[in-house]
Amino acid sequence: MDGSKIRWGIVSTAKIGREKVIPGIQASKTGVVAAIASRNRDKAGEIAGELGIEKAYGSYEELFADPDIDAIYNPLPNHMHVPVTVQAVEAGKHVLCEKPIALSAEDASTLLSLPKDRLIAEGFMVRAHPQWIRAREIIRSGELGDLQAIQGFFSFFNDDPDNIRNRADMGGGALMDIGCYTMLAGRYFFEAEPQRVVSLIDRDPEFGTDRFTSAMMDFGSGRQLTFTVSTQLTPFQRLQLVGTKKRLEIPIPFNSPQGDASELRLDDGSELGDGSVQPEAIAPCDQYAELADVFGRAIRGETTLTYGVEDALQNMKILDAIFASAERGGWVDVT
Ligand SMILES: NC(=O)C1=CN([C@@H]2O[C@H](COP(=O)(O)OP(=O)(O)OC[C@H]3O[C@@H](n4cnc5c(N)ncnc54)[C@H](OP(=O)(O)O)[C@@H]3O)[C@@H](O)[C@H]2O)C=CC1
Ligand SMILES: O=C1OC[C@@H](O)[C@H](O)[C@H]1O
Repeated sequence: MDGSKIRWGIVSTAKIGREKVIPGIQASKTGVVAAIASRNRDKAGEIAGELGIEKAYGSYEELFADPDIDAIYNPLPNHMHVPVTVQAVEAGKHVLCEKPIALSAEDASTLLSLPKDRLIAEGFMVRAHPQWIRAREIIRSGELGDLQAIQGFFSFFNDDPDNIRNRADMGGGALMDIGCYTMLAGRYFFEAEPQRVVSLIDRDPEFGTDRFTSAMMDFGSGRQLTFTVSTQLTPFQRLQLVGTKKRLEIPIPFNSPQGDASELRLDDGSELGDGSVQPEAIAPCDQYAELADVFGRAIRGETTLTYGVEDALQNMKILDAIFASAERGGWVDVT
């Protein structure tokens, strides 16, 4: 593809699309939102009007049949990620699919057999955020010494039985919804793969979904990641990256407010509390626009996509192992 703008089609009127990703693509350098589809034509038309989108379709299939669309953004409930991504790719589109890309590694492996000339990526916007990129640069510089420990926390309170996060049949639950981010932090910042995991899960008795999940992940060479995620605790998120010399904290690691500045906190621990923390400002940015550009540039052939289907499959293998550990008890190898 030449350097012209990627024409995006949005599958559904999902909240994340309406509130974050569509504005992000519209603010990107490489893309425009050309169409939106919903199961309900009126709803598609209404959102298209509100967000200044040219075309509105009353079914996802009509969107996939539009020859003017280059790329699809898929923010459907988790159980629909793989089947609808397959449909879109078979119609000749590139697909940016929301996280987690599938319900399991087996589900995700279906994507391996699709034509390779269409790009597929999992929508982990955090890896496109300059705060994650800068944090990894600091780790690589050796300033933390040897990075040995990562601690992640991500929680919010949502007990709405109709919300997709509380629907076991749709792939809901804390691990799938937000544990995927805390797990990903280990792969990204250690730049290594976990060898084995152990976990503890508390399920909501009514929904059947995991509402409170903690895990420990062994990244080898003495490197450990521990995390806790919950859909039924006070909203909080934090990442601690602790080395032999310094600690790096990312105060809002996952939902850094769109368009705002962010901050990294470096601490040599010489004073307890926050006395020796040195803040580093990260310029205002929109992580959704950044991700749209990462994907857009790869579609245009200007860069190679770093995180594609193989990467997404590995994420699902790790989530599978975390679920398996809670069920069986004890360590489970990531294979
Ligand atoms: N990257 C990020 O920052 C975030 C990512 N996400 C991810 O995005 C995805 C969507 O989340 P969210 O925006 O909260 O979802 P919503 O519940 O708001 O939207 C899901 C949409 O899917 C469509 N849909 C199709 N079939 C069904 C069905 N059977 N039941 C319900 N909806 C259906 C509906 O659109 P229509 O009726 O128009 O067809 C609906 O609006 C999830 O995978 C989630 O993990 C969510 C929040 C943040
Ligand atoms: O991806 C996400 O990021 C923000 C969370 O609040 C949300 O539940 C999740 O889907």
